[in-house]
Amino acid sequence: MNELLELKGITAGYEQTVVLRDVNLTIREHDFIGIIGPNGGGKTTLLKVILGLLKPFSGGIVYHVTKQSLFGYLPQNSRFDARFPISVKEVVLSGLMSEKGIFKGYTKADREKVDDLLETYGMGGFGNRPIGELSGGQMQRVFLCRAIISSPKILILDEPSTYVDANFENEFYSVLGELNKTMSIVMVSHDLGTICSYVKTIACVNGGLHYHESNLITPEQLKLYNCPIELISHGTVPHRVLLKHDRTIEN
Ligand SMILES: Nc1ncnc2c1ncn2[C@@H]1O[C@H](COP(=O)(O)OP(=O)(O)OP(=O)(O)O)[C@@H](O)[C@H]1O
Repeated sequence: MNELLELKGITAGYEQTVVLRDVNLTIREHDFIGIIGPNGGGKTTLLKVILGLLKPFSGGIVYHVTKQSLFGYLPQNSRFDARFPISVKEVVLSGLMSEKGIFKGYTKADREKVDDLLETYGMGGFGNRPIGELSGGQMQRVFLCRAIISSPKILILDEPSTYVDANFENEFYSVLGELNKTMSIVMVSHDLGTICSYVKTIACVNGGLHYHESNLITPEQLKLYNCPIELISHGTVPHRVLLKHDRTIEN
């Protein structure tokens, strides 16, 4: 598969604190990479480096494709205050902003694309509603529309299980399966059940990064990376999650 970008020997963190050390990762077309690891292990930091929001202390990113429309991003906590005066349609359109710049207007085709996306994701009747009036699950559908409207080559999701409501969960992951036919997906999750069911490969981030070419990862392997897990139950389905534990890097 064609390579889209490569992280090479990345060491990154904040001020004097090293969070990631000597991380290598290649993202290819059609990848679906699950990022797992303990709290504070550096998953979000890794996403920031991939997105170009955090400059590494050392190492570099090699882009094998143009950076235009490279990323769609669904952050962990994208909620709006109910008083925020912006409509659902405007939120989705804003996903085209980096492509167009602030000063170029949106075209009729852009607006039609918004309508199509909202329709596809069950939000057809909500286009003119203020975003703040939606439920958490509805908001996330809208943010997903915003993340994919530019047809990015890589869709990045930070902990979707924290905001996808139960009604939307199965549908959400089948939507991701469909999207994965045309874009690569990088998804952070604490939920190993979700990871093993939907992703193709796994990167365990705990200061360093261990990459697995499959979605099967044994508890023994996780322990080797200092990532202990526990079996918990949400509703009636028991599943494994990562325990809180110390990071492996000493600063
Ligand atoms: N802006 C920041 N300034 C300083 N330190 C930060 C900043 N953001 C994160 N950190 C620290 O960097 C470390 C890694 O944080 P990061 O958010 O990448 O971890 P994570 O694996 O995503 O954690 P979680 O699973 O809890 O979301 C943590 O110790 C955190 O406190």
